[in-house]
Amino acid sequence: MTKNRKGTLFVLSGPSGAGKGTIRARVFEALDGLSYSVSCTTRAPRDGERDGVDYRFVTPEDFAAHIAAGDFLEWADVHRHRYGTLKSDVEKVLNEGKDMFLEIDVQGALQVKKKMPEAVTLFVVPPSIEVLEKRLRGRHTEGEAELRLRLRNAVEEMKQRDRYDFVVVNDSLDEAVDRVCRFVEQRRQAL
Ligand SMILES: Nc1ncnc2c1ncn2[C@@H]1O[C@H](COP(=O)(O)OP(=O)(O)OP(=O)(O)O)[C@@H](O)[C@H]1O
Ligand SMILES: Nc1nc2c(ncn2[C@@H]2O[C@H](COP(=O)(O)O)[C@@H](O)[C@H]2O)c(=O)[nH]1
Repeated sequence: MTKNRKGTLFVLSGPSGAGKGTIRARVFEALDGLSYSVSCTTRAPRDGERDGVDYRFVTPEDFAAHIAAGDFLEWADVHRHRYGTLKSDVEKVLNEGKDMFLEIDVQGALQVKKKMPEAVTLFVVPPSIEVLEKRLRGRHTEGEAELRLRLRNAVEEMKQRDRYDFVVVNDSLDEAVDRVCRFVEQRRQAL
């Protein structure tokens, strides 16, 4: 539905492997009218990932050119790669009165909240670091060194959870999805 007001920006964040992508996909199945911002990244595509759908896969030079041009709403160095959200994508969707989800790391989420205090931030917490490790290993997307780095970073990222508007523990997936859906619906109805 198109509205006269601007859309709401929901920022889903949390450590790698916490379940952001899994929860986001389920929330998009359950709720209507949500758009997703496809980030730019310098990391290589994983098997099955599609350019322009999962990410915009760009060279380090192209990423640097976007930074220089001021194209990013936020960007960060995450686990030795660069990731960023294009300002133009977000502005277009919000100006159409549609609600949008970003799925980004903690540094990026805090940058967005600083620039756009009206953005709604959500933090996905794994039940424990042990469970996070098991899930990351089960995903089979990272080598050992990359996986260790992501787990080390997770410990630091978890310390920022109190800076978010909403925190959800992703133990039972169904329950986590239900809680996020209810929170998003409440925030949409409050406007
Ligand atoms: N509640 C859950 N119970 C069991 N497995 C889960 C649960 N939530 C997610 N997973 C699994 O954990 C793995 C990590 O989830 P996912 O890829 O969604 O994490 P992510 O936070 O998006 O990671 P990244 O930030 O690296 O993109 C996936 O294999 C997913 O299927
Ligand atoms: N600051 C940003 N972080 C982003 C963005 N897009 C994704 N991410 C986060 O990076 C890590 C690693 O992602 P992966 O796909 O390599 O597993 C994860 O936490 C993502 O949420 C972005 O545009 N900006």
